[in-house]
Amino acid sequence: MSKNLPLMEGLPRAQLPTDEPLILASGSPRRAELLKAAGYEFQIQPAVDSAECGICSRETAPEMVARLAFQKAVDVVQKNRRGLILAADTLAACQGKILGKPDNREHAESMLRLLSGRDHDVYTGVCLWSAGTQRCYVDVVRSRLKMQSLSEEMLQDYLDSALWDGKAGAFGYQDGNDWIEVVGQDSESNVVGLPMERLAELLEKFDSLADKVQKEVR
Ligand SMILES: Cc1cn([C@H]2C[C@H](O)[C@@H](COP(=O)(O)OP(=O)(O)OP(=O)(O)O)O2)c(=O)[nH]c1=O
Repeated sequence: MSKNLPLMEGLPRAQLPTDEPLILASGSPRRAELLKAAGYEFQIQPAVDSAECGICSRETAPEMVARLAFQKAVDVVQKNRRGLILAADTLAACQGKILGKPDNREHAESMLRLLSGRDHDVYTGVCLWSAGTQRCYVDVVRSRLKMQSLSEEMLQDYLDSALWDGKAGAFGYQDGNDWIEVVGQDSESNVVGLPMERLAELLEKFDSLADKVQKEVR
């Protein structure tokens, strides 16, 4: 992260529900930084890129992040006999359009032009899966955001910075821009890729929440 924003301070940490090691099934540097800042010990095993695939035009943003988080978890569960697998997927949504990571500068520019001056949502799907017990739970958290109208200069400066690269919606909330803010008490860490408050709740309640998976993945 470019700045040590307050969002990295005071993050909650819960006890793990099993004695399995926590495995972050993500290559996102933001997710690793958030987990580390909260004090979790974990390994990193990103899911293969192909786990993040499949398009269904009727899917809503929350449905899509739930599905993609689940698909990423499946990929990593297959490779581990033991481990509490944590996978996530983050997307932005504005005016009925779902925004993932931009392919290039032009794509980033079109996303930022859509978001400029508009309220929008960021959704993160989280999948927790105990490989040892084959129990799993998927949840989705929404954060509402407001983006100021970007002047042409602000837009080009941000595009020049390349900070949009690899970030859903082509912006990094954590980059310290004053033109974007989270509404009310909505989760900031959720915007950056992992809803730390909800993650702590899910870990605490995992035993009662998680269901035995229908088809075991070994
Ligand atoms: C909206 C927003 C997203 N992001 C990031 C979080 C995620 O890394 C990324 C969304 O892409 P994801 O596909 O959710 O995650 P990823 O490709 O980085 O990693 P993996 O698939 O291995 O789990 O956008 C920010 O860093 N800041 C923001 O403000």
